[in-house]
Amino acid sequence: MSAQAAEKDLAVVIGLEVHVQLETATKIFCGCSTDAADGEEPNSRTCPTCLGLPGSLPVLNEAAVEAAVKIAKALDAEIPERTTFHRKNYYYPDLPKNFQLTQYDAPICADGELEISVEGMRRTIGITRAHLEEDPGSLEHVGGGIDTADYTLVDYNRAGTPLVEIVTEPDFRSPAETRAFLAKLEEVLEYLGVFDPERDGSLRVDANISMVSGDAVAEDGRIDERALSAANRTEVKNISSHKGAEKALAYEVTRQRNAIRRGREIEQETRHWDEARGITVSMRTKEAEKDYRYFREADLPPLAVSGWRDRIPIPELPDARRERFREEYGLDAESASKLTSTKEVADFFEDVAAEFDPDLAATWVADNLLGELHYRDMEITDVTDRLEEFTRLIELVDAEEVTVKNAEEVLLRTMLDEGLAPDEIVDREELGKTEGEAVAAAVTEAIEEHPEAVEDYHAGEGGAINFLVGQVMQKTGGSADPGDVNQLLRDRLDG
Ligand SMILES: Nc1ncnc2c1ncn2[C@@H]1O[C@H](COP(=O)(O)OP(=O)(O)OP(=O)(O)O)[C@@H](O)[C@H]1O
Ligand SMILES: [Mg+2]
Ligand SMILES: [Mg+2]
Repeated sequence: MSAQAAEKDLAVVIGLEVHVQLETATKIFCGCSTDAADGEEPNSRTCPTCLGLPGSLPVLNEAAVEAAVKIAKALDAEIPERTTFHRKNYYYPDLPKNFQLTQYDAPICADGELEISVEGMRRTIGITRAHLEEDPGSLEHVGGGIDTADYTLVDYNRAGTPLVEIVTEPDFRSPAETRAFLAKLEEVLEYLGVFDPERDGSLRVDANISMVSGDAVAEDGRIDERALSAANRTEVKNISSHKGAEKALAYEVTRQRNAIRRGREIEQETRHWDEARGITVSMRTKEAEKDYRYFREADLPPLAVSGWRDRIPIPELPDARRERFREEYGLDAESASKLTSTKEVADFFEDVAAEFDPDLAATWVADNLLGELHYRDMEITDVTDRLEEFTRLIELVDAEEVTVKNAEEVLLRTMLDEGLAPDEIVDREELGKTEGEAVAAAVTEAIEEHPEAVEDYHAGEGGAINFLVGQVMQKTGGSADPGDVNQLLRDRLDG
């Protein structure tokens, strides 16, 4: 096969290892706070256990195990009878003990899946396993990047933060698929309430990528096992966003294709994603598993965990909820998707929909409220405790006590900007619909002030009535109902 033909037939193979920081109050093996990442004094959130001092002993955090069980259930995975912990030995300054407490042959979660949709195509990504482990400390490279710094500082505040590492099968066929997967995974984790996406570094990805011959791809998209293990893969580290994953992998695809075109071997190695430069840089040859000298952590007994599955409930997940919203409330795909973007939005919508017609509730939550919140850089969680006020607003519109226009442009905006309740704003801004008399007076005025428009109207010019409606609306400060005004004008002009 010529080099060119080989290049043309290459298939991209990608598998991800996703590290998720679990949102627990304390660390996984000690009682230190996990607030560490948020600007605390370096090394202030530490104790003998997370510093790995001699004689200290780990105690497993129940909340971290519960979070992992929720993740296993959401990924439709198996939870074993017993789960155990191992030491993974390596020497690097982010690990004070020179080993990381992690799981090896009995992880808490195995054999799951997550469905994604890319450009309308549904794909199922296999989840090989997910295991609990401790986050290492963080390094600050001073005076340059990881490969050029003058010196490096270490902060162990992060050391011991609970992580779940989710390892996928090498099922991705393109960088775009990894982005869709990470977005979907993050959505699920947020619904489960085990993860805070706002936290710096709460989701970190290692992306493994190789090229195999197109012949190795079976009909169903699976790749021949032998081709997989024969292919040299690179593992790209330091990816911290969905977009970052897509970009780093797109770079790697090009780099590997070019190398193969020039007849060069792909090295099996670990590479570093340099976000600023938009390139990956070689760091070291990839460790083999035997390098880690895994052995059982004798200080942590095996945990009988299979019974936890029934004890720990999980909420309805985003896909199921979207589907139910369409059926139960008759929403279109777009509204259903907007209204399930986070669990909090979906809960808020359902509370509103319990009081009103679902269409009305959907318009007010999906279009008006979310739009105004977005414009102000606010979240639904900023208004969840104002549900009652928001329903009062819709009630005012529904009872035709204020016009839709005023409710949207004055009421809602003032509620958000000034934190006032709807009735207070109605009083202050005199938004109550203009009484019949005031509207009638404005109609008379408009007719008297614009004889030319009246003439045009009688001559059959369609635009004239709209002009007059506009005049009346202006005189009443927008508080009259345009449909009513239109009818009033016609009655007067025709009569
Ligand atoms: N040929 C391949 N091309 C691309 N990805 C692959 C290939 N073979 C395996 N992978 C992926 O590599 C990842 C292996 O992750 P795993 O954590 O099991 O091992 P590791 O990377 O060797 O260990 P470590 O946790 O120390 O990085 C999986 O996501 C898997 O899908
Ligand atoms: Mg791994
Ligand atoms: Mg790896």
